[in-house]
Amino acid sequence: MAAAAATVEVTWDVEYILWAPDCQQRVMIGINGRFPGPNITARAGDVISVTMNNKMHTEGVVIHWHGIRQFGTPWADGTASISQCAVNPGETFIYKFVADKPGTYFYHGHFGMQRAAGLYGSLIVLDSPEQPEPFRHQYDDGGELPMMLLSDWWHQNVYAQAAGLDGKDRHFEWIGEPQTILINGRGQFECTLGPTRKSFEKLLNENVETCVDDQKMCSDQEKCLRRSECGPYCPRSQCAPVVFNVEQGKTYRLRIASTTSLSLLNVKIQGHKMTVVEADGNHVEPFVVDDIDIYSGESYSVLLKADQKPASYWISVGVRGRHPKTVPALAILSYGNGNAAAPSLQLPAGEPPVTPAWNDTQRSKAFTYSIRARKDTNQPPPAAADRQIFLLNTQNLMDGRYRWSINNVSLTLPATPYLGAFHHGLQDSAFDASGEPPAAFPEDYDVMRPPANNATTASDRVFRLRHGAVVDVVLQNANMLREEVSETHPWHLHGHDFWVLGYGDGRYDPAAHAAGLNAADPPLRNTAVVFPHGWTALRFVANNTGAWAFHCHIEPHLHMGMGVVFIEGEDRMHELDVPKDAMACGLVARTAATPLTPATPLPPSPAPAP
Ligand SMILES: O=C1O[C@H]([C@@H](O)CO)C(O)=C1O
Repeated sequence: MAAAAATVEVTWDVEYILWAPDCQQRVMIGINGRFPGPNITARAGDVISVTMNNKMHTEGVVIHWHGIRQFGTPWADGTASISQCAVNPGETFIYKFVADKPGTYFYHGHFGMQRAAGLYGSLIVLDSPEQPEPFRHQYDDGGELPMMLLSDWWHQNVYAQAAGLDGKDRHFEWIGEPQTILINGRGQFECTLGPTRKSFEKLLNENVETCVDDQKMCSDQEKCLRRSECGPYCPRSQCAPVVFNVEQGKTYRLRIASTTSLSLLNVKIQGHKMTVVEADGNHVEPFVVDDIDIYSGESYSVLLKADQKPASYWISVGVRGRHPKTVPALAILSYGNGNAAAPSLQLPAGEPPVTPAWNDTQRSKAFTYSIRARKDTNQPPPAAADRQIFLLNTQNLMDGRYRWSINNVSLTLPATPYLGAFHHGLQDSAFDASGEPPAAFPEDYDVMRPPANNATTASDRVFRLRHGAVVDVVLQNANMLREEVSETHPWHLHGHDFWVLGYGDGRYDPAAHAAGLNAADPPLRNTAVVFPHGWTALRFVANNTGAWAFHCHIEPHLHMGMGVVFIEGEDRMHELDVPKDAMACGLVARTAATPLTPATPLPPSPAPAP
């Protein structure tokens, strides 16, 4: 019998906190006094209601529920200037939405660079009788390990980072590589490897009882401070290594998600293989790997069989895709001796496994290309698209500032959120509605060379999609300003999953590549990577009325304009029940506005697709 949907209700205070995620104390954005924010667990179909109090004194805030599609509640997507107004200091906003699909998700700030300041946490949606997960019988009862949420951390605060990125000419400062990779918000800055192996062991054993479970925080901060070794401040509970406890012979489900600002990561568990079964809340045809690549914005579930001899094993999380200057993060997989009853945890024997070379792009491609929709639950895409949009990704200069551009247009966001503008019929004055951004780039653009014309423009124009339209997007990567460099970019779409129809090297050529795209079993995802100097082809159905961001999930790149906005079903916007609080800024606040009645009727919608 179907279980009745429940409401998962929480109240959060978002505030500045002093925290030592890698044993060095800094200011972060925390929730209810801690970092990372509290885990949310709901069942598919449940309503999640988060009462968010902005207790920060000097900045607004919004929270995005990454991977939740927000059908009917686009105002709860948590994107400042797109789906809502930033919530002012001292104010409260209630996010209320349906956990629409089982899977592995997370939440994070989506205003300025607040994600990089630590505003994130995990969101797990369990399966339900209506939406069962086909791989559920493949792991043991009680075999859900705590989720592994990966992130990266800089000692420079985000305000300095943002100011550096915005700097003109010589004042531009790139954020550089992170100081520490964090696992569930914990890392050990320069404290983990080689001669400091001892300090890792110490951190592990002195904290294992109070701090292994990330729900239980060490309350004895003073004690921690006195015993500091790794830096000026060392509340050890906050940077204790993470331990995953298993029992020999059992099979587990490990959820892994990445909310990094920048880093592309690889997870490898000493002596164990993993079977990939879920990606971004969608079923994947199971495949076995020694290690797993994960880009910012992505999530996976893997099955892990504890089939080795009882001992401790290293988990390494290393940087891929960019020349690493950050030591790999380490955690421990422990067979039964990591519980409170055991006196201490042994460090695993031998050295941590080495993750694949950062520049072995062929290996990354092989991993990504092998992800296919699960055969027995596959929902293939509609056969043809109504619209094609080509998005060329380039690094440019604009008035002496570094920017990222899409078809030579760098995204800037308006003061009035797009959703509010359309809901109230103010779109013609709230942003540049005189046209759409370009949907293609010149025939002769050479993606292997730095841009011939590196001057770009900024714009807040949007793509306006008819409700139900089938949309193809080809992400085209290109060379950066520097010769012979092109970086990997993970693109995330709000409000949807898309089918990943294919990838390729060089420039996408419809005549040569369209026929070879995968229409049979492309994976559904909400984030897809575009490899250096390559392309990625996606398809989605614009069946979700709202205003949706589509952007590079690398935080500084979005800050530098690397994204576009899709407006869907503008003729239906007036039907939405948008809370007043969501739009109390910009033109909506200043105009005695009435909800939109469609001025120019749009053509009828085609039959809905999945
Ligand atoms: O946007 C970026 O800027 C730097 C570099 O190109 C300029 O320092 C980098 O690696 C980026 O991804």
